[in-house]
Amino acid sequence: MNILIVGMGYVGVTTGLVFAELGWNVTGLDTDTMKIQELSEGKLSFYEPGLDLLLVKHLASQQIRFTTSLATAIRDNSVIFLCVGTPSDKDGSADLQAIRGAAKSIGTYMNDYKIITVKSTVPIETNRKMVDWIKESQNHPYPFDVVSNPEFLREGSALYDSLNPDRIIIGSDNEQAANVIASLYAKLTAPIFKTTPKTAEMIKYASNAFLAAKISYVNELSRLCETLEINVSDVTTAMGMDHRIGPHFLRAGIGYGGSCFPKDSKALLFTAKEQKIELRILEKVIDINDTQSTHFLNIWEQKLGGFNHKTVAILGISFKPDTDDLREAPSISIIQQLRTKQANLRVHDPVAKLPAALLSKKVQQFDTIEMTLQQCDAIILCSEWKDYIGADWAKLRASLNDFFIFDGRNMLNGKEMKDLGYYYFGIGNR
Ligand SMILES: NC(=O)C1=CN([C@@H]2O[C@H](COP(=O)(O)OP(=O)(O)OC[C@H]3O[C@@H](n4cnc5c(N)ncnc54)[C@H](O)[C@@H]3O)[C@@H](O)[C@H]2O)C=CC1
Ligand SMILES: O=C(O)[C@H]1O[C@H](OP(=O)(O)OP(=O)(O)OC[C@H]2O[C@@H](n3ccc(=O)[nH]c3=O)[C@H](O)[C@@H]2O)[C@H](O)[C@@H](O)[C@@H]1O
Repeated sequence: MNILIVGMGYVGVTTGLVFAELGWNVTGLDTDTMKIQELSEGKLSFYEPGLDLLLVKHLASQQIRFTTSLATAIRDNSVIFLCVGTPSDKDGSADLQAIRGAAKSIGTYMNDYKIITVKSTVPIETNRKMVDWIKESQNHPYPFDVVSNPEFLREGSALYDSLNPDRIIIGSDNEQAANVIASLYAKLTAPIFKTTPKTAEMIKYASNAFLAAKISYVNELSRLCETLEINVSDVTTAMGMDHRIGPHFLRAGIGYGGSCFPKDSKALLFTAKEQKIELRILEKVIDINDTQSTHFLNIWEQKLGGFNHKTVAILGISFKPDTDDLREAPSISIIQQLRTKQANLRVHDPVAKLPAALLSKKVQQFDTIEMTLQQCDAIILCSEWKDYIGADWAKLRASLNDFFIFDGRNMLNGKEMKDLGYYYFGIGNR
């Protein structure tokens, strides 16, 4: 089967390469000519472990190719996956410009029956609206089906997640179209859950919002633990031993970031408001996340005796380890808050780069941890890269001016750090 993937971001490239690995003939399309040129040369425009090798492998096997040529790509492929971005609009709703644009192009250029599969995260009823958008741009009423197939991969482990999904959701009103999409995944062992398009859309939002809720729940609890001098990690570790609760997504920290939890929770809330239904838990989930880094920054400010004119190292700026993605990263909000407090910032990340607009004489990024820590009064850890967990903290101490470590991800062993002579403070009395 010939598969076209529209949108060569984190999801599109991963999906394309996984389908190539499963033996399908894949074309990747994007409107960004630079991205397409780089992909054709075997270069990724973002960091994601394992994808670089798979890209080189499947360029060589000719199982995948890349293009900007819409008309030809649409005509040559019978199954089209949409993996374009659906970012937050100003009012919190999902911006569907890219989805609409792609629908219009498909309608314009299609020449026979197509299955259009929406992998992007889209609000409830978008799959139904897609049908209208495609029909509106058709010159001839070629038949087609729209199928919802939301994606659940995580950045940093995108390849593993796509090859080992917990479940595959297929939302379609046409059983035959659903079966075609299911057949593409036949080599994977995951259960396939077939449902209607709008239920599939809801499953995606409900899953992300639930995971965000787990995090905000433990983050709010971490504030109480901090005050009561109870170690939140001990609490959540023991909570997680209960099978009904489970150990995942219970790590307290400076808040969830990324391109999805923040935007998807807001988009679901927007949908609820449109329906005049209150989602009070979700409102609080967002509110707790928006205030979590400030809550702990204020506590750390007191421990340090103020950030004013202090030199602070920020370690790990990506929203989580093993990605270069800075979208909604808590580190960015922390950097902005510390700048208004007149701190000088020295920043490090193993792969992510601060945007030029954030760099200045007072905010500088360095290539090594050693250089970053020179003459710093405090260190704030924002994402739990292995480089920091495994660092030689005994040696690094020599570079510092003062020895405060504020661990925003509870990634280091507090007792060991104290034994090394650091003043160690985590989240929730760690
Ligand atoms: N990043 C993630 O971990 C996950 C993302 N998702 C969802 O998947 C969708 C895509 O997310 P990402 O891959 O992170 O986005 P991204 O922003 O990394 O990539 C989107 C790509 O689409 C391209 N594009 C935009 N309009 C286009 C058009 N009309 N034709 C062709 N290409 C076009 C852009 O140039 C860009 O390369 C979003 O809806 C997101 O919510 C779902 C699960 C995981
Ligand atoms: O829709 C999406 O885009 C994706 O969003 C998340 O994946 P992702 O954002 O890549 O990464 P996660 O591992 O979920 O982490 C998100 C944020 O939550 C934070 N987090 C995670 C777990 C935890 O226990 N505590 C915590 O603070 C992370 O540090 C990170 O900032 C979901 O886990 C994926 O299933 C989903 O497909």
